[in-house]
Amino acid sequence: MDFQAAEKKAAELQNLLNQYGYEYYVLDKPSVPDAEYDRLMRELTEIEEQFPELKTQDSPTQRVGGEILDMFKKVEHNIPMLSLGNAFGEQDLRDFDRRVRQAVGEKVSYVCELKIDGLAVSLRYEKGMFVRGATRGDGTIGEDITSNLKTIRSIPLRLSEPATLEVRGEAFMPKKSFMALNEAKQKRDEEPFANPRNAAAGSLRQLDPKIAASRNLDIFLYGIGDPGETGIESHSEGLDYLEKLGFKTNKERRRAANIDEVIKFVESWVERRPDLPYDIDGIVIKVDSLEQQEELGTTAKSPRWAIAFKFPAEEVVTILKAIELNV
Ligand SMILES: CC(C)(CNC(=O)c1ccc(Oc2ccccc2)cc1)c1ccc2c(N)nc(N)nc2n1
Repeated sequence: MDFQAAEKKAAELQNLLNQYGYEYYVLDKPSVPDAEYDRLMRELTEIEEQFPELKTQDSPTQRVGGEILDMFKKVEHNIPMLSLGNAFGEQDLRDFDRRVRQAVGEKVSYVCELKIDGLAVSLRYEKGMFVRGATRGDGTIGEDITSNLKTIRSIPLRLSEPATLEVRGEAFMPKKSFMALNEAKQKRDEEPFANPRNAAAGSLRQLDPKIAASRNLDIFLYGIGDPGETGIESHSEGLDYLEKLGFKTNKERRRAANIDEVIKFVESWVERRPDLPYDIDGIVIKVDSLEQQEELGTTAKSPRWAIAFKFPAEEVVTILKAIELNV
């Protein structure tokens, strides 16, 4: 095959594989069997071996990066990554709601989101291309873990439109992957991870991207660095915009017209929590209107328009289950 034909074929395969990857990892609705995906990936890999200049930054073959790093570079977040105040009971939620309504006066509606028990990360895209991923760090300075985040299949390497923005989300390890990883560790007489959050953090702190790639990590995005630039008016519209761009968001989110509906949603998740395929440590409640968020503003640490309801810690049964599996 001459270069012209190879260039055309490679572009076709990259688009096809990125589409199939999106359907499988983001929508969880694969449209082709794995064998077909693997065959196309092998075909693209061969062409890129023959013509290395065709290895584009967003080629699906570039997910599991090259060299082992000797350290992570420091990264300054353009927009700080703030933290959340906590609520531990119904009264805390009602106090939060009263403070909010006193400040913005009229009716307030909320968005409730699951609080995934993972690692907060920030993804930067320029003209639609994934250029950098970082840990939260102290909120202002994080660590550049781009090569490890590229191995998370649900992170798009190129967006559906050439947007330049920073998005925030939670990288995590699904419970099934956590159990399998600890079983494998036990078999190798290695120290198991205490919980999926530690396992996700430990995996993203690996200097060798091949190890991160083997850990079946996933991610849910929940925020846009500076929504102001997108003309979006509410947080829920912001999440819809993230989906339109090709990001994976958590579908268990719910709008609430008032704090009573928030409390009902929180109560429903206390018992539904064990049925989820990933750990959550609470529910995040956010004022939906961006105008009201602006009015409320943020302290140096956290927004006044959001709060995290924390569940009581689930006793650590995961290790015992893994040992049971072994027996
Ligand atoms: C709400 C926010 C704290 C993100 N927002 C920010 O980090 C943030 C950052 C600058 C902001 O405003 C500024 C802009 C420029 C300069 C200074 C502040 C506002 C919000 C947050 C934190 C953790 C979350 C979590 N674990 N799960 C879910 N589902 N949502 C979460 N949301």
